[in-house]
Amino acid sequence: MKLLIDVGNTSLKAVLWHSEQSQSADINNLPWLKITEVIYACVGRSDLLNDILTQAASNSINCFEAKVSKKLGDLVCAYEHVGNLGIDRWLALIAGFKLYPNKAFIVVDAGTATTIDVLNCEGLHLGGWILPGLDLMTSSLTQNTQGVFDDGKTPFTNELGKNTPNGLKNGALVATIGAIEQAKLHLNAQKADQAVQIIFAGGYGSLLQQQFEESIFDSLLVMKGLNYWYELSKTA
Ligand SMILES: Nc1ncnc2c1ncn2[C@@H]1O[C@H](COP(=O)(O)OP(=O)(O)O)[C@@H](O)[C@H]1O
Ligand SMILES: CC(C)(COP(=O)(O)O)[C@@H](O)C(=O)NCCC(=O)O
Ligand SMILES: [K+]
Repeated sequence: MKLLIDVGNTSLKAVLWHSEQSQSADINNLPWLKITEVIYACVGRSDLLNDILTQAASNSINCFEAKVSKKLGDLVCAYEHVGNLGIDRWLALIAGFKLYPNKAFIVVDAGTATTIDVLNCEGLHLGGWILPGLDLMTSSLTQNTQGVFDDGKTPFTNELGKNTPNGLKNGALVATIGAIEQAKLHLNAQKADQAVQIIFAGGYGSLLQQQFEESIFDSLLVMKGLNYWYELSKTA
């Protein structure tokens, strides 16, 4: 089985992958005798990742770090400087392309940051946006103003706010919803008759998914991307 690792700015996620199935991995007790390779993606420095890679090396297990390339199969990256695109964004696009071949879609990965990426039905990444994640949006306001406060219990909803925590939380949510609506315009301009598939991932992906009918949430999207990236890179 493979050990797949996704290191974000908030947390490290790890799963064991075997015969197209994933199983959660206890990073404090990894079954090294059963692991054949480690495939990982990392958007920041991580001591925990370094520790796992050291354990892999002492067990003579090969480790592969996923990287963004200009092309992968029919998928084409929008960035001129491809190394600047977050690898988590590229992996989410790879997974979406495999899940919905020949279909236009938008990927929203809502974690520390919220990233929105647009892919057309030919596999061309049209580009995307980086927004502060929902927690970063609210904390930047509570930390940089006198009067804006959170009460730690107000949920994110799309209602108009009638008190401060409501205004704060809902403002962050609707700003994010508005950005996704803007992304849809970039695909509708290309193909007016086709509904756009939206795929959500990340810690706040499930919450955001509930705001968009017929969209999907896939908690394993980046992991699936890691797996496909590895399969495709081997044959490239
Ligand atoms: N059920 C949840 N599980 C994990 N994170 C959640 C959940 N609900 C909200 N979050 C928020 O999602 C963010 C973490 O998401 P994640 O995708 O793991 O981030 P990253 O990839 O940046 O490490 C944090 O801001 C956390 O507060
Ligand atoms: C935007 C991100 C910080 C998102 O990371 P995350 O929220 O998953 O921790 C990451 O994709 C990144 O570091 N990107 C580099 C800049 C870019 O994609 O253009
Ligand atoms: K993200």
